[in-house]
Amino acid sequence: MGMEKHYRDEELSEYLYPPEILQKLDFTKSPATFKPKISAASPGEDWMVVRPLQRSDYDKGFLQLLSQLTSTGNISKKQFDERFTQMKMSGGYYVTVIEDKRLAKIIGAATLTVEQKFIHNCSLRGRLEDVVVNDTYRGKQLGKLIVVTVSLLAHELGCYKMSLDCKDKLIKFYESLGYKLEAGNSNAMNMRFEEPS
Ligand SMILES: CC(=O)SCCNC(=O)CCNC(=O)[C@H](O)C(C)(C)COP(=O)(O)OP(=O)(O)OC[C@H]1O[C@@H](n2cnc3c(N)ncnc32)[C@H](O)[C@@H]1OP(=O)(O)O
Repeated sequence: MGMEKHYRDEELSEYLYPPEILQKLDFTKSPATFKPKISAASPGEDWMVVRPLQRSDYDKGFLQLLSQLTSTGNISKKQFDERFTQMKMSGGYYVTVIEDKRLAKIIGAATLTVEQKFIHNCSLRGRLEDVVVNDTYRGKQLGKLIVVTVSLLAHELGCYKMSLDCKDKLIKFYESLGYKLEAGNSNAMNMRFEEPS
């Protein structure tokens, strides 16, 4: 309790990364089929927008949406702000969302993280993380839309490949978007240090 930081409007609308890059993604480059055709620049409804995460998304249900994916814990506005600032300063975090502007609510999200490598001539590798669509909006192509958006973004940023971990039942979903199980090289292994809170 106590000192709460007050943000000006331009700070609240601050993007995690420049939004212009999403407008030029070429959806014809994706193997995904959209019926009807939609893209990040034209998501099919005038009340819908695909854009980078904003500071104000704390108040637009972004964390409530993530809690449909996994446990988020009780994150305060201050914690959210600090993490947003750290992600922005460090670079390589492309948290991307779909907003229903009628309700000022975040209804879909996916994150691309870009890892810097020495191998492959100082290459970049993308990882797809934290994909989720609000349960009342599922089955309307929004999952495809947000995953294809960040996958094309990875390509646009120069990543040589993009990887993900998922449950068996989602393999078909991701295959339809261009991801492949590579024979002899598709084992996800984890070492757990503590229960995530
Ligand atoms: C890398 C990761 O983050 S993996 C974690 C993925 N996230 C989760 O599991 C969180 C809970 N689930 C969700 O949020 C959603 O179900 C998502 C994101 C997986 C899919 O979102 P939707 O908006 O429903 O997907 P969308 O409408 O684009 O469906 C695309 C296709 O995948 C299929 N599909 C979607 N979800 C599932 C599922 N859970 N199981 C099997 N098939 C599925 C759909 O039937 C559809 O097929 P079609 O094109 O032949 O009709």
